[in-house]
Amino acid sequence: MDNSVIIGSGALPALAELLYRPAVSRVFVLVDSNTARQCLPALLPHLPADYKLIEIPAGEEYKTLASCDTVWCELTGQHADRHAVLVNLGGGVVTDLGGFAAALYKRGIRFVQVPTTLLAQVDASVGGKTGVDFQGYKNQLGVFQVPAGVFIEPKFLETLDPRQLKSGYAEVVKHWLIADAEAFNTNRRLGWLTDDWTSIIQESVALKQRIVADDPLEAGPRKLLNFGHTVGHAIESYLLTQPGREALHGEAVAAGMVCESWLSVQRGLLSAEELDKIETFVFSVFDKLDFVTLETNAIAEFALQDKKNAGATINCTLLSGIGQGVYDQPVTVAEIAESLRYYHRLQA
Ligand SMILES: NC(=O)c1ccc[n+]([C@@H]2O[C@H](COP(=O)([O-])OP(=O)(O)OC[C@H]3O[C@@H](n4cnc5c(N)ncnc54)[C@H](O)[C@@H]3O)[C@@H](O)[C@H]2O)c1
Ligand SMILES: O=C(O)C(=O)C[C@@H](O)[C@H](O)[C@H](O)COP(=O)(O)O
Ligand SMILES: [Zn+2]
Repeated sequence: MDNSVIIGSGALPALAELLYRPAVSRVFVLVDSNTARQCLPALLPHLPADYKLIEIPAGEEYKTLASCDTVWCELTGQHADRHAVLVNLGGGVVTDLGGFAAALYKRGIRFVQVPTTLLAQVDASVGGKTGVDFQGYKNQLGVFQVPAGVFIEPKFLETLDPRQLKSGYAEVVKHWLIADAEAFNTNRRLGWLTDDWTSIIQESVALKQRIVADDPLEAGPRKLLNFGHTVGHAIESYLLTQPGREALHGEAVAAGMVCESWLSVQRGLLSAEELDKIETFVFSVFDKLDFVTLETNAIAEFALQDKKNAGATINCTLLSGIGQGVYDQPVTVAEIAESLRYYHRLQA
């Protein structure tokens, strides 16, 4: 098997070709409660008749070890051997969790990603980061493990809620901000809705693959892909503790990109004019997130668990221009809280 990414109408037939190889003993398909209904029917013609389904509940709150337990119990109960393949059919929760569960089962069985949200198609399914949340911290447990293949069928997006589509678009904007000024400038003029998601997916995947190829284990330049996430994960984690106020991953990253762009201006890395362009575009797509000034210190504290930190130093990825990320920029909890207060004061 190779670890290629196939995008378009050939993706599911190519997956079938892989699954029917003699080296594959059994096929397991991981879905969540939504992808079981909305996406599995399109996959069925490409699966061997004796595949086994494993289902977890939908949503970030189920990206846990308890859901991995469900996967491991099923694999064990069905006597899955090391030649089994796990097909992860879903958004980033399913692809992250399924990759992690597969990597640990009997020290590792092969898995393939069949991403069904825009976010998972442009970002989560590519690059080999897998994991689950733990004690309220995002992706606190995880491994780098490359899938045996990534099969992207953009038609899956037809049933996706527009709020989820926007969430995925945040990661596309992130890719432009760290590495493609021209695409950022073109698309901010065109607006976010398009009838050609395939091209957006192809370009985003190619950009991410280039960065990951240079630094698969995130020792250096891969940290660029974490732009917006030091603050974004802090917001997402905090709001997950507030029932009814949860933000989607991309929504939190969009807010995080505004905060981290503001921090970039404070460092003298980015101009006020560039910050204005970023804010204008972000708020043309995303509503402002709901938190108040009183909560900003508690939110900022979550950054103390960020994976890019070194000891007590919080290392953030900032921008030295539109299309140009810079990693390992130390920031403090107080500065993050200040950036959240800046965000809160903005008129969306
Ligand atoms: N590994 C990485 O590099 C990476 C990158 C970015 C994000 N992530 C992770 O990805 C997760 C977010 O992923 P997400 O935004 O895909 O969320 P998600 O997996 O929760 O999916 C969003 C919702 O859409 C539903 N859904 C999925 N596909 C559908 C379809 N085609 N039609 C209708 N409904 C569908 C899901 O059931 C869910 O309710 C976060 O946990 C984030 O940390 C990982
Ligand atoms: O692939 C990467 O590298 C990324 O950072 C992509 C991010 O969009 C993604 O949210 C990732 O899961 C964040 O990783 P983490 O190491 O901050 O948990
Ligand atoms: Zn992300």
